[in-house]
Amino acid sequence: MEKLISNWSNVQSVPENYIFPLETRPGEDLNIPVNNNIPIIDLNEAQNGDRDHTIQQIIKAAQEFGFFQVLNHGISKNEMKETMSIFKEVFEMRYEYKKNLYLDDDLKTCKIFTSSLRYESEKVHLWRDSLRHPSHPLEQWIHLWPENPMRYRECVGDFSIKIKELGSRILDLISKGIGLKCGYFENDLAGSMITSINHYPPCPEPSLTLGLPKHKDAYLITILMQDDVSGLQVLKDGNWINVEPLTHAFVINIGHVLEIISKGKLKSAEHRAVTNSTYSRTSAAFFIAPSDDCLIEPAQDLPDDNNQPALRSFKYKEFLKQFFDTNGDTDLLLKPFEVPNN
Ligand SMILES: O=C(O)CCC(=O)C(=O)O
Ligand SMILES: [Fe+2]
Repeated sequence: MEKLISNWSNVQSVPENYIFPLETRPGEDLNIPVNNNIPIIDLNEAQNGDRDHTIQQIIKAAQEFGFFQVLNHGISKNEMKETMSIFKEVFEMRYEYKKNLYLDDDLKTCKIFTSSLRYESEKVHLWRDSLRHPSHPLEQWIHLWPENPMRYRECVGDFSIKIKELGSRILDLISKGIGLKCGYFENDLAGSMITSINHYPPCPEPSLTLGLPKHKDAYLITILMQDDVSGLQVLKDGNWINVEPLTHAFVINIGHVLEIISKGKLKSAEHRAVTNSTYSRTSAAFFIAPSDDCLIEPAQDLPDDNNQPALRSFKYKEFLKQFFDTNGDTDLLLKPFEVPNN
């Protein structure tokens, strides 16, 4: 419990084991110009206007950035505000409430932890605390969620249903856009959702450490709700660009599994979270993912791309294990699934 950064008081400097090597730390240049911001897409148009135009915008954004923000997505400002405030409360809770969720047990499906799930073996710790739990199918998991804050289950439960629906709508637009049949991502392929709430307390030396290091998400798509503090950065053509918080928007990004299924047509971009010395920041990531036993393969209906390795089909849980074993290393990750070309 004392490892949770949100429990520390009066932190004057970053401890040695939180300092990233020079080549991966953010450095002094934290305020990157935002003139190359990620696309913002109005989903109202898909509902009431030109659906094909929205599809084109999404595919272009997913190819160029791997990231976009959506507005008019059907989830109200109030619901977003209330859910975000409950997420923030989790990390402000009294010791005895947090303690129930803090267990040194990898198998616990709902847990508060600090840094990554590999705290003991990681070289450098991350400046973040996290609460993580599955959230779809809801009835399978909700009884394991936190009982405090009091409204957590009710509010986050309702919100999760809406987020999952939004995810299905976006996946539908994507499947149409890349030439897959309608409903391609229904059922097992989008059979689970993990909620991961990140809390980054103020950091006395933000240039030395990271909330989350450079990574791709190991899922289909991520729907991310940010508070009003910036910190998310996306790697684009070798430069980090800020994803500025936009009121009432969700950030959507393409996960590694969707990159594989789309035969590289859609790009899963690397991203990271930086910290700052003034404000704490909270973000909630909803990862839409296949069920554990679901078979993943590059979509047979799509034309081959010669720059992509040919892959055999594999179970999603094999992919996840490989993802964690290789630390998401892009070069090593797909090796066991490659089909030798002869
Ligand atoms: O905090 C953020 O904005 C990024 C979160 C993220 O990338 C993740 O949880 O995978
Ligand atoms: Fe991520």
